[in-house]
Amino acid sequence: MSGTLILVRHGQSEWNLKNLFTGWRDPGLTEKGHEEARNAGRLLREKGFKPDIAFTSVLSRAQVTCDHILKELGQEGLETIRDEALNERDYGDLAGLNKDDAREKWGEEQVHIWRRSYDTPPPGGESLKDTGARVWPYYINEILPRVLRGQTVLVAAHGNSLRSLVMVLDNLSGEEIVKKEIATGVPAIYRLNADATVASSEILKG
Ligand SMILES: O=C(O)[C@@H](CO)OP(=O)(O)O
Repeated sequence: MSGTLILVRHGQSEWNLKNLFTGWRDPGLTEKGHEEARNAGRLLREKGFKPDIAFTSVLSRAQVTCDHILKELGQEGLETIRDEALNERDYGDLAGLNKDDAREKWGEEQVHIWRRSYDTPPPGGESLKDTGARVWPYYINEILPRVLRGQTVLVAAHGNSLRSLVMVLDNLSGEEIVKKEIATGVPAIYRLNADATVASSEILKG
């Protein structure tokens, strides 16, 4: 067995609360979101995790989540790499629109396809497949080598950038990924084998 990958979606954002498509827009966390992020850090601390490095996106909700986690772990100032490759899926023309208004305008089914399908992009935005086409190479080149060297690597990112990663790690089909939801502030722990396959995975709840 090699190292450990810790994946965490940011805590609830202002736009999650307002039910707005967010994508690459940059709202902050709500008070609940800050608390979810701190709680993720506490759960990791209770289980004795001690990351060697952290990765996050260039969006503040993921960065602040990462900061809260590191603070709870007593690891403020840990080397943290921020990269656009880990950003949320670009929601294109939907960004800033209310999700219920979108369902009224385009229908429940169409909006669900845009939000959860593998390869249908929202207008002017990225499909999950497009998102994976930047997340996966970044994972392979920057994150995985560290895990294979035995490090514990924290990744604080977004619902869909993490869905695209988990799709490959969990070997999910294009149909299975439609049902996959990633909760805010809930760490997922992946222990990898030396050949980069998943030895075990667990969700930390509490
Ligand atoms: O708005 C977004 O960017 C994402 C994540 O909050 O929403 P969805 O659940 O539609 O993927």
